Amino acid sequence: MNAPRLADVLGDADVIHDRAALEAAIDTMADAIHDDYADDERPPLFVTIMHGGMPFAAQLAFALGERGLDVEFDYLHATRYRGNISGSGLAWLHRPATPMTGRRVLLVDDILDEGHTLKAVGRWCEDQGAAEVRVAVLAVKVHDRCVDGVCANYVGVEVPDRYVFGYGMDFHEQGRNLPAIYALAE
Ligand SMILES: O=P(O)(O)OC[C@H]1O[C@H](OP(=O)(O)OP(=O)(O)O)[C@H](O)[C@@H]1O
Ligand code: HPA
Repeated sequence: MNAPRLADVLGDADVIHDRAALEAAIDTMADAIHDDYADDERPPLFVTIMHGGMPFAAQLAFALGERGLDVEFDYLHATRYRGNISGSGLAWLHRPATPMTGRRVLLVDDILDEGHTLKAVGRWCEDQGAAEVRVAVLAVKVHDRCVDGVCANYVGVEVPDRYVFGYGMDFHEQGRNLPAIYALAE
């Protein structure tokens, strides 16, 4: 079966946060992250969660660099939506190669929705010996279905309890490079 087409839903979708709002939110996050890590001897291990986290992570990394905070890059790919608009079991497609023992790890992702992804990934980092795991997400979805105890240390914006896409997030693997966050029409 062919996947639904972005072009067929984009016209009826709502812009929830435009590019300027997201850039401002990322700058605010960068201020807070800079302040929390600036005195460390070693840069944090900045782990981008692919694919959705990529555009946000790139922009956040530049904002941190601009503020004088160096970060060490790695990435992982864990997916539980796999191009669909509802989640299932988490599949690991790539794990970070950098040793985490004793490191402060900053996980960077596009969205905290039900929290299953960040719970599993955070636990894995702790099992690898990370001294601390913090989470930066561009968006948090507002509902009461989030896994207990999962939260982000740094949050850009809130989004409503609707399927959202753009700014890294996909609609059936389309639309990740839209420079705004949209919500599907209900
Ligand atoms: O809080 P949760 O309900 O677990 O959902 C959040 C996760 O879902 C999305 O990833 P997805 O599985 O779509 O993979 P992708 O980034 O490759 O699209 C998103 O990038 C988060 O990692
Ligand atoms: O609403 C969403 N949109 C895109 N990806 C997601 N992953 C979890 N929730 C979402």
